[in-house]
Amino acid sequence: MEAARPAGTFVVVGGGIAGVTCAEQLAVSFPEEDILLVTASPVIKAVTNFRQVSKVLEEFDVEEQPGTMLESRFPNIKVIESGVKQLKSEDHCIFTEDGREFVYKKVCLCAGAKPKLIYEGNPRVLGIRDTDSAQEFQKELAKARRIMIVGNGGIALELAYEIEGCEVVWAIKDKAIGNTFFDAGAAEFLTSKLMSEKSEAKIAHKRTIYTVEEAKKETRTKSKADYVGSALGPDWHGGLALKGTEEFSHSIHIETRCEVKKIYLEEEFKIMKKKSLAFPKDHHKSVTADKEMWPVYVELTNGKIYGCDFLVSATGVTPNVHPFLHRNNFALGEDGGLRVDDQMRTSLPDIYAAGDICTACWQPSPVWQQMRLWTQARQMGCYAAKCMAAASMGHPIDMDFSFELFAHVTKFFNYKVVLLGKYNAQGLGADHELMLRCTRGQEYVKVVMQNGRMVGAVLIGETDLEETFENLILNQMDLSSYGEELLDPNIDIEDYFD
Ligand SMILES: Cc1cc2nc3c(=O)[nH]c(=O)nc-3n(C[C@H](O)[C@H](O)[C@H](O)COP(=O)(O)OP(=O)(O)OC[C@H]3O[C@@H](n4cnc5c(N)ncnc54)[C@H](O)[C@@H]3O)c2cc1C
Ligand SMILES: NC(=O)C1=CN([C@@H]2O[C@H](COP(=O)(O)OP(=O)(O)OC[C@H]3O[C@@H](n4cnc5c(N)ncnc54)[C@H](O)[C@@H]3O)[C@@H](O)[C@H]2O)C=CC1
Repeated sequence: MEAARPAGTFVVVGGGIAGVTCAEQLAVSFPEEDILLVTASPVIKAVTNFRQVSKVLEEFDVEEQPGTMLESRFPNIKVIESGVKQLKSEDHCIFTEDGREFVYKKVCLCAGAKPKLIYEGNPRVLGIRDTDSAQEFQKELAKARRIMIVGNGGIALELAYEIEGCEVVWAIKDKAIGNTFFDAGAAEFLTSKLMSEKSEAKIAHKRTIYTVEEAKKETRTKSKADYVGSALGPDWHGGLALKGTEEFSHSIHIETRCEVKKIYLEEEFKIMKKKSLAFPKDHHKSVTADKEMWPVYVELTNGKIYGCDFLVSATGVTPNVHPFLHRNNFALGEDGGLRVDDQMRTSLPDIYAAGDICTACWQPSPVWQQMRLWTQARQMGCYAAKCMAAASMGHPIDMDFSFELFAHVTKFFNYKVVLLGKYNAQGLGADHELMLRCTRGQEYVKVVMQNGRMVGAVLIGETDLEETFENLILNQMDLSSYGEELLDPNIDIEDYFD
């Protein structure tokens, strides 16, 4: 006899980009059914002004909105504002913090990720993930004269460029800045911008719009404070003045190839009688001992110690799987995310996952890789909903085209940055060639070639090359005969490949 189909609704957990996109797509696929979006945060993230820039590159704005706005756009979506505290996969149900139980026929887990902080719990170590943590950071920065940034990815890059009026010691494990996005060449291009004083007034580029009044946020109860809100995204700092106490615009010192060895609070440090270093204002002068006292001291593995007001740990994220693991034997990826297959299914029946919480475990296209990014959260959320719908109707669907080619457009140091395919030759071993074109202060173009074919590119500045390069990577045309002409600025490459 056929097992009875579980009753219940479609449930999506998490009000970030992945969850909201998933719920929206389900609402469109099943206009007659109720879709439940259960989220711990008092606001949801909505994608607005979506622009398909090219075949796979996309840009959009993000608005933080109350759940009621989503409900009014999609009358069959119901937003439940409460964290999920338990998932009973065998019974097809979830339990929320406010004591309710919801039975699902299919659920998509989109609970995002949490910052992976070094020295978590130390009051002088801050992380940035959601609006609350960004505001806390801003508040502390407004009182600070010197901070230390640890980490070398997206957040660190943005902070290093945006912070003013405060000395910044930036400690990185690598030899060059921005290792998750750039190679040493691109890093050198950007470092020159970082080190030159930011002379022109900063161009306003606020894209994240926060529409929820402060009052609403203050109504958050204490129990909810344990949950993280949705992750910030493009231009999250646009609405925040990232300024310390001093009047200078930019003052940064980079310590390369080192990690944090130990952190001491002021009292502890005084007893130890160790020496800390003054901020190296002039790189040619020898370093001197610091005469000031600081709330926290950071000892680096290169032996140097700097005092500062606080430390920002911008050291990556861990998928937020914890609330769902109790008695559920999920298969987890190496990075701790819920493993999902090419239909966005986890290892447990009727449970899907999308966005930062999941680890893509399908055989990827040779020029795609997972990165925990806004764009991928949207693409995965949308595709997961389509997979849930297809499975309900009894047939699988083909992998979405957006997973054919990794494509990310963002902004670093006020330059447009486009990353395509294996932009850092990830996983290619020695079997690849790089071609470069660079005009200092203007543009940096790098392409990664393998067997005469383009497999990746980094485009910094207004290069206008993204669409052509995207096509060349997708169609894998043999470009051996073009040689260096491929990057010749005097040749209009678009006409060339028309
Ligand atoms: C400072 C910062 C800047 C960034 N900048 C960019 C950028 O410029 N470009 C880019 O592409 N990406 C950027 N990212 C990354 C991007 O924001 C994330 O990859 C993306 O938002 C992840 O979306 P998500 O929906 O998977 O998770 P999240 O946005 O983290 O959403 C998770 C949701 O789940 C909810 N939740 C958590 N636990 C529970 C629970 N137990 N029960 C119910 N709900 C729960 C949360 O409240 C939240 O609503 C940035 C990230 C940060 C932190
Ligand atoms: N413009 C964009 O596209 C942006 C994207 N993001 C995304 O937001 C998320 C969070 O950002 P980040 O925290 O910057 O993560 P990240 O993954 O981009 O970078 C983490 C960095 O920390 C370093 N690191 C890890 N452990 C360390 C340790 N113990 N000591 C010193 N360094 C250590 C890593 O080498 C890496 O450089 C990421 O998914 C990132 O891609 C964030 C900001 C901007």
